[in-house]
Amino acid sequence: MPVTTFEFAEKYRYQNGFGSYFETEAVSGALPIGQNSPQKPPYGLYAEKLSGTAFTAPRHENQQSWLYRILPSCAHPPFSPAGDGALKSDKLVDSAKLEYIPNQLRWDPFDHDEQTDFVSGLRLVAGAGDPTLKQGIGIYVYAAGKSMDQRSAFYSADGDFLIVAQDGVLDIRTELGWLLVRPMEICVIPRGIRYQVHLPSGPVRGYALELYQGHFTLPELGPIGSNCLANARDFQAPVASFSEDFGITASEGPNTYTITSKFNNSLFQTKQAHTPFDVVAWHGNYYPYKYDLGRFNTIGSISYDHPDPSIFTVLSALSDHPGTAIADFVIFPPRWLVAENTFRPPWYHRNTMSEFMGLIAGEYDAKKGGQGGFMPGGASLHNVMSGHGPDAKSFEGASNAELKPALVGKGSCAFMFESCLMVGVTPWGLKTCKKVQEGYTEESWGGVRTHWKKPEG
Ligand SMILES: O=C(O)Cc1cc(O)ccc1O
Ligand SMILES: [Fe+2]
Repeated sequence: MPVTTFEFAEKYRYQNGFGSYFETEAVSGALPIGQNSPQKPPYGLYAEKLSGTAFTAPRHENQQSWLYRILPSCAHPPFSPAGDGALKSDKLVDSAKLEYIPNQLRWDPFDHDEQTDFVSGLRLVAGAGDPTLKQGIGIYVYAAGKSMDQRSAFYSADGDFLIVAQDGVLDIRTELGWLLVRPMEICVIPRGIRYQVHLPSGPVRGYALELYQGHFTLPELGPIGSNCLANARDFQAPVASFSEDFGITASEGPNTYTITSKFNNSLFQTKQAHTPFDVVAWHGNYYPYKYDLGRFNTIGSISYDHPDPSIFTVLSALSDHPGTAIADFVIFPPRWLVAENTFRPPWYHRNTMSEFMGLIAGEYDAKKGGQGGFMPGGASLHNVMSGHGPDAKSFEGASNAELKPALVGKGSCAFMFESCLMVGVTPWGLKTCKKVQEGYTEESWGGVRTHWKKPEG
């Protein structure tokens, strides 16, 4: 059977809401009414449940979706370790190979790679914990020049992927439908969901955070009230969209579809005869979604002093300890600075949390940009208790600036993956990528001048 995708009818339509319970059908009548698992679901579809939390997780945490598909996803030959064409050794590594170092690190922009697709172009830069224990995070950069094969799909059994598009457009086909993700947009693909990444506008580069435990939530707003920061209605989930390519049985026909599984930071593959993108309808609250960072409603000081960057949290992955996140995704979008009689940029600080930063576009107000500085597509890591803050030039500029209202970061956006975990760097991140800036600390803070004036007498 030919592959027929409901391309234009269903591609760029979304359902809006964060943590919502959605239902969508690409063919009218495909969703069973009043029950999840009828003896015979409509149109001969199979009912398949996808659980994102334990069955018994409390209601407010419980995440699951019911998929109604042409063939169940279990119908495939066994997986075997993926060959050299896919990610190997130095690209994905187990936690034993991570190096934990207190030095502040900064990377030049990571290279584009025209030869890879999204999966073979993923590089683990840093991480913490262990996917087998469902504890920790992985921090990636990706670079790709090719769309994934039309007959391939990838999923991670290790965790949810938060993808930050920095350069180029990702057109992502997921089992649950399509998501178009452009620079200044992000998406989250939850654990287990199969997807395929197309590059409609050429090469891409960006960042990703994999969350081995739990799921992302919206931060509490406390006294801010019931709106602001990222508003729930601005998160967008796909509508159902499917292809038809199958035999009379699941194994009839040539095994032309490759499924790649990321499982304990190793890749496994199988080939099956039927398309994995055959979900005709789904309902539930476990789904991929996208968010346009331009919709973030930024809050800041309108009197004095620089608030903590938690006011810029888009999404948070909570630990069991209230207020202490396994990972916060924080952005520094364009905003007005109006605080008076104060030092406006970030203060010098040491943090019990680790701070991995990337730059989507423009310049970050606390660091020089340009060659050798903090540049779009580059990154920095200020680990647990590693001191950092504005570089010497930014400090001198800000402490002598006229304090009139100023728009900072026009056309720019930095972001931070902030984690309560100590983050280790992979051999690829430290050496193979060849992007670590040797002179980072000396250049930034070696020239910080002494202004101390001892009072006389
Ligand atoms: O270190 C950084 O540049 C990130 C950061 C920004 C800020 O405004 C306050 C604290 C902080 O860690
Ligand atoms: Fe910081």
